[in-house]
Amino acid sequence: MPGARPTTHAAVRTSAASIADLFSTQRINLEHSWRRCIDRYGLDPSAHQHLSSLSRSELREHSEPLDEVLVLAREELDYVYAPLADASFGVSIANMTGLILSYRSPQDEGYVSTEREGTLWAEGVTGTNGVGTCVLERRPTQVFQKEHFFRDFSFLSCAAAPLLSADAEMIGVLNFTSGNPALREDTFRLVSGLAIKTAERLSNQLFARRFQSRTILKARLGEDATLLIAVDDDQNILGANQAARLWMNWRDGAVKAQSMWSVFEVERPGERLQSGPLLLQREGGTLAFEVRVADAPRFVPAPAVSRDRQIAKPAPRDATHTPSVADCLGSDPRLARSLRVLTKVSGSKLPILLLGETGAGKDTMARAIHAEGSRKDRPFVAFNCAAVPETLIDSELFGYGAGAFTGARREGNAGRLVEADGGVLFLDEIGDMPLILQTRLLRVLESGEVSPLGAGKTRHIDVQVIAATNHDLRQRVAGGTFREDLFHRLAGVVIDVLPLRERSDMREVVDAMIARVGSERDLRLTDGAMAALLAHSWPGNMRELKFVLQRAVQICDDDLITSEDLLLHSGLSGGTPTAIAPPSFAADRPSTAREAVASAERELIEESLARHRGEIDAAAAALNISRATLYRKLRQHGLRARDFTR
Ligand SMILES: Nc1ncnc2c1ncn2[C@@H]1O[C@H](COP(=O)(O)OP(=O)(O)OP(=O)(O)O)[C@@H](O)[C@H]1O
Repeated sequence: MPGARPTTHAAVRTSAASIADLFSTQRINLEHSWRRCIDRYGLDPSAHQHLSSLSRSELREHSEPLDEVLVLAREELDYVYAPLADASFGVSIANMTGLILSYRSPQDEGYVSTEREGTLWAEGVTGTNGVGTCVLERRPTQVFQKEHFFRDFSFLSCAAAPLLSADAEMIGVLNFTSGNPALREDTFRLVSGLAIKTAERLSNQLFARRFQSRTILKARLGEDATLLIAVDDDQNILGANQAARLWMNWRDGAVKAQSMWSVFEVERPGERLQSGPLLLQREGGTLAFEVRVADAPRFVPAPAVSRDRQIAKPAPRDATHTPSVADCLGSDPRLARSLRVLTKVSGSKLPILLLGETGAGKDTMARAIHAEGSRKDRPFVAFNCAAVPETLIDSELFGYGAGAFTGARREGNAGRLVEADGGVLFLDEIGDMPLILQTRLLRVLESGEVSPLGAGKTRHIDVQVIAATNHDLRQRVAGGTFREDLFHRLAGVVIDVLPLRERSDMREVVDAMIARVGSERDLRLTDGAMAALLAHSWPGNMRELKFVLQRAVQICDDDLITSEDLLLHSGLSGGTPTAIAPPSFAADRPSTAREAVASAERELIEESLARHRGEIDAAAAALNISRATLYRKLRQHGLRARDFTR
C-alpha cells in the first residue's frame, strides 16, 4: 500500500503572508499537493484508495490538543448548522496528524460516512484532500471533487481551515465536507467562507478563554479579521492572536515580553487602561480597539444555547423527515414485540436501552421514541459519551457551579442531565463511559438527584433515559469494564436494533429509503440492483444503505437505478469488485492507520522540539498538550529533548 510511507509535516510550513490570506477563499494551488503525493509519497492517482481508521479508544490518545476545541465547537457550530444543512455539508474536526476526532452533520442527509471519527486523512496516505492538505499548507484549503488525488474520493468537496491555539500555533483543522456529487461550485465557495470564519471564531474563543483573567484589546480590521491582544496590569503584551501578530509584523512564534507602548502610539502612553474604546496607532495607521479590562463583562458573546438543543447530533430540519418508531422497526417479526413494548413505555420514566451495530438506527429510534411519547414537548438532549473527552464528561453531564475549577465557565454549566429535566436524555455510546462516571451516573439515576460540582446544592430531576451502544454490553459487564448494576438500571426495556443483513424485511427497508432519498422523483430499481442490495453484507447498516442510495440517485439515468449505479464493494458474481469501491466502508486497516498516525505524531513532536530548542514547556505549549503528555510521548517515540538543544 503506497500510503504506508510516513507523512512529512516539518518540511512544509507555508506561513500565511498577510491577514487577507487568512480569510481568503481563493483556492490554493493544489498542484503542489499533487506533486507531493507523487514525488514524496509515491502515491498513484489511478490506484484505488481505502480509508484507514483508528478505534475510538485509540482516538482518545490523540485528542488532548483539541479537548477544549471539541467542547467549544459543540456550541459554536449551532450558528452554522442551518446554512450547512441547506448545502448538505457535515463538519469534522481533525488533529495535526489528519485524524478525524469528531464529526457531526447538521441533519441526517448531510452525513458523509468517510468523515467518521477515527478516519485518517493524512495527505501522505489519502492524497490531496481538505484536512491533510490543510495540515501541510497551514492555510484555508478547498478541495472540490475531482481535485482529490484519488478518484475514490472525487465525490467529496472539502473546505478546511486551520484551528489555532491561544499561542497562534496550528493545532487542528475544521473541515466542512459534502458528499453530494451534484454540489455547485458557487455554493461550495460560500461554505468555504463559512468554514474559515467558524475556525477563526473557535480559535479566538480559545484565546479569550486562555486570557480571561487578563485585559484584552479587540479590534476589527476591515470585513475580515478580529485582532486580539492580551496585556498584563503593567501593559506588557502577554499574547496576540494570529491576525494581531500579522498586523504587528511579528513573524516568529514567541511573544516577547514587551510593553504595548513599544508597539503602539497613543497620545497619552502609560495611562491605566479602562474598559471601553481606545484608538491605537501603528506605523501611521490608526485602529479602533475595544478594551475589556479583566473582570469587566465579557465582550466575547457566549453562543446562544437553547434549552433543548441537540448536543450530539442536531435534529433534522424538517421534522416530517424523522421516521416513526414503526418505520424504524419495520415489519421484521422479531421486532413486533419491541414495538408493542415501546408504545407502552415511551414517555414513562422507564429507561430504554438500544443495542445495535453502528449505523443501525439507534439515534434515529431514540428521537422517534421521544417524538411520539408524552415528553415530546419537553427537551430531547443527546450526549455522546465517546465524542466528549473523558476529562470533560463529568462536568458536561453533571454540570458545575460558577467558578468550580480553573477554566470553568464563569456562569457555571447546568449539565445535560439538568437540561433534559422533564424530557429525554439520550446517552449515546454508553459502553464507552469511563467506570468512575458510571458510578456517578448510577447514583443520579437511583436517587433522581444531581449535585453539580461546586454548586453546593442538589437538584431533583425527572428524565427518561434512553441509552445506546454498539458494544456488547453484557460482555463488557463480564470483562469488568461496565458496571453490572448500571447495566440493569439502564435496561428497563432492551431493544435489539437489528443489523440490516439480519432483517427479514430488507426489501421494504430499501423501498422506504429510496422514497426518502429520492424525494419527489419516481425512482425504480432494476431486479439486478435489488438483488445486489439484498446480497450485500451492509457493515455500515442504515447509514451505508442511505449513502449508497443517495449516491445512486445522483448517478442513475432516467430514474432507473441499476446495480452499476450502486457502486457496491463486491458484486454478485463471485464477489468481483466493481469500478469504484465505496471508500467509507472498505475494511479498516488499523495497523496502517496507527503507523501513519504515530509517524506523523513523531514528526510533529520533533519539529516542535527543534523549533523550541528542546525546551519542554515551549514545545508542549506549541503542541497544546501538557508537559506530562509530552514526556510520555517522548518515551513512546524513543526521543530525548536534549537532542534538540542547539
Ligand atoms: N428507519 C430509518 N429510516 C431512514 N433512515 C434511517 C432509519 N434509521 C436510520 N436511518 C439513517 O441512517 C443513518 C444512521 O442512523 P443512526 O445515526 O440513527 O444510527 P446509529 O445506530 O445511532 O449509529 P451510530 O452507532 O454510528 O451512532 C442516519 O442518517 C439515519 O437518518
